[in-house]
Amino acid sequence: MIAIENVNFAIGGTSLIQNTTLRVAAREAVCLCGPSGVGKTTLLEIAAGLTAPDSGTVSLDSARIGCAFQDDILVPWLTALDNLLLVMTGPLAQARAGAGGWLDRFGLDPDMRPPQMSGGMRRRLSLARAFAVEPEILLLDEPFAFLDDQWQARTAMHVEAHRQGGGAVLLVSHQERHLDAFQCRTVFIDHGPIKLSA
Ligand SMILES: Nc1ncnc2c1ncn2[C@@H]1O[C@H](COP(=O)(O)OP(=O)(O)OP(=O)(O)O)[C@@H](O)[C@H]1O
Repeated sequence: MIAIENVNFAIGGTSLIQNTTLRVAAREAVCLCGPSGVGKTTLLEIAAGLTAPDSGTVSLDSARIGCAFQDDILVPWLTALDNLLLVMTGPLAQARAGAGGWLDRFGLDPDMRPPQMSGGMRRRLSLARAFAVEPEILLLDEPFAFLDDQWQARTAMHVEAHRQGGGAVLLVSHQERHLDAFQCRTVFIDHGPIKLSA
C-alpha cells in the first residue's frame, strides 16, 4: 500500500536517507522510532509526497490519505468543524455528519477555533481531520505528543481500528510504550543516515 523504494535524500550536502526501502501493507501499522533529528519526519514527508527524494520512488496505492504532522497546520480563523470540512469531499450534509462524529470521538467542540484550544486539543483536531477523510493510508507524526493518557489510549484505539479495517499506517513516535496498544511493526533507527530495508 505504501512502497518507498531505494530512496536517497540529502540536506545541505549531508546525507539523511540512504538507499532506503520501506513497505507498509494493507492491514499493517509501521512505527519509526529513533533519536531526534535522524530524519524520521523527513521520511514521512517523502511518503506523503510533501518532500521529493533526490532519487528513488514512492508509490501509494490509494489517493485517500489522512495526515497529521507535528505542526498541526490548522486554519486559525475557522471553527473546528470548518477545519475538517475544508479537506472533506462529497455531499455537505454527509461531510458535516462525518466531521461531527470525528470531533465528538476526539472530544472537541465543533464551534471552537484553534487559537482558543490547548496544544492537546489542537493535536486532537489534527488527528480528527486525518481520520475524517476516511483514509486508506494514515501518515502520523508523533500522534501521541501533547495528549494525556486517556487521549493517547483513545488515539491508539482509532489507529488500531483503522488497521483492522484494512488500512495502512506509517507513524513516527518517541513513545514506545503506546506501541503495545495496537498491532505494530516497529522499525528502530539507531543513528543516521537512515538506511532501511524493511
Ligand atoms: N527544510 C529543512 N531545511 C534544512 N534542514 C532541515 C529541513 N528539514 C529538516 N532538516 C534537518 O534534517 C534533519 C532531520 O530532521 P527530521 O525532522 O526529519 O528529524 P526527526 O528524526 O523527525 O526529528 P524529531 O524526532 O526531533 O522530530 C534535522 O537535522 C533537521 O534539522
